[in-house]
Amino acid sequence: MPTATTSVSAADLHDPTSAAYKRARRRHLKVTRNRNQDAEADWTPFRAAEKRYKARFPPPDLSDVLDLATLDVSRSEETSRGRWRGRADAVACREIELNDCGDAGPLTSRKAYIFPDTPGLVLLPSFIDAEGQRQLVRWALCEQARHPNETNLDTHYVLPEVGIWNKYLDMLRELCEDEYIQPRASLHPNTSEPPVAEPQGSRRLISNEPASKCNYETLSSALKPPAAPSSSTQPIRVSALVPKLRWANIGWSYHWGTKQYDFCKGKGTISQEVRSVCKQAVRAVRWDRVFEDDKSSDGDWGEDGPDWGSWKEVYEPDAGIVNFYQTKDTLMAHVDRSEVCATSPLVSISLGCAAVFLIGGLTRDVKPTPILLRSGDAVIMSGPACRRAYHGVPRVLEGTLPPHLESGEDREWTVYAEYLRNTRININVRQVFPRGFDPIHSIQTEGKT
Ligand SMILES: O=C(O)CCC(=O)C(=O)O
Ligand SMILES: [Fe+2]
Repeated sequence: MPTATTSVSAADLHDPTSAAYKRARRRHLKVTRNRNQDAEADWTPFRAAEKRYKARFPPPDLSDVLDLATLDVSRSEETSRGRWRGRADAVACREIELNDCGDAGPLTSRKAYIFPDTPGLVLLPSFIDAEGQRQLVRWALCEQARHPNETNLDTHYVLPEVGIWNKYLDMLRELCEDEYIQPRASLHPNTSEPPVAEPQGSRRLISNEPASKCNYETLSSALKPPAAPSSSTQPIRVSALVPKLRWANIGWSYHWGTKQYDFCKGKGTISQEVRSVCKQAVRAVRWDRVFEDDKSSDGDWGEDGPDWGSWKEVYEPDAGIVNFYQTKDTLMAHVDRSEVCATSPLVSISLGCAAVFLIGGLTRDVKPTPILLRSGDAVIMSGPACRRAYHGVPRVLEGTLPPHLESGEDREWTVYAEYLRNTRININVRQVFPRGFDPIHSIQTEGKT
């Protein structure tokens, strides 16, 4: 779930003679005058990397960031625009062939890359072709960021059932006005106290207990109160609310307050299109090659030992998050540990603007690998060394929207292109339970015995 930071000028900070550069330098010197050097010395390697790529001034040098798109001549227009470019040799990684799955689909690249420092991490550059990217963007905004799926906006606003994006499209088609969306707190005008007090100050970081087959029943029966709407939220026009969209839940419902799934809400669906893209990615990977040098012990894989041999058949995505990042947003280092399947693939698809993605190890003390993710790239996190590794997105890179998303065949794409100019979308899909496992039935049955 990306969090927003304050807005800074988007002007070009790479040119030391520009007014924007000089202004940013002055601001930087003022802000850092009293910086506590001792505190910086205490940063973990992950925190230090986050700070480095987040820095607005001086803009970070990306020459140590892996950027495999620079190897692909068909992407040269994309990689040569703007100032942000990494290097194809920045990080130790190895190319492996993909399986020939024989299914026509979005598979445009025949390459995958694996990382000796992070066994189980697989990068599939350009996995989704241009049309597939456009379809996924439409899918994310029109079909996912709407009722019954929960979005970050639902806590504070009374949203139209069609979702904020479809309402925005209606407004552009002049089917309705640029209406005011009312704050949710206005539904309870006589209640001075919100139902559940919101934490004061900055958002609390909740360290959740890793889910497993043994504790999921306790975790799922723990109270999951709805977040309280802010009483200071003001009415806002539809057009102004669109850029405030940050996430939408898909599949099993995720409760952000406890960072656990709320199984009692029942199983939401994940659309067939996205399931098939993710399954295709998992089926395309030669898992025997990915884990051939894996040094982890069988026990690290859980009680049944390594199960990658069956992923081609049994991998079944059942939960996920669609993240919407504006170019000033970041996603802090975290581990996705709410899923009972602790080693099954997590498939993550990047769309729109590019970003720096960091992936480290099981603690923040492991220096993370920086990877530049561009539109159409897919990442798979799997296995005991990677699936629960710390990772985050310290930087979304402005001016990196690829040409094929700037314009489309149809005029209707223009509104998407305009939105994407400052946006990155990430579709992050997980498998919570082993295939065939029905948690609701299982909880009820166990409760009776
Ligand atoms: O945006 C990304 O690439 C990663 C998102 C992520 O880690 C998450 O949603 O848990
Ligand atoms: Fe994550």
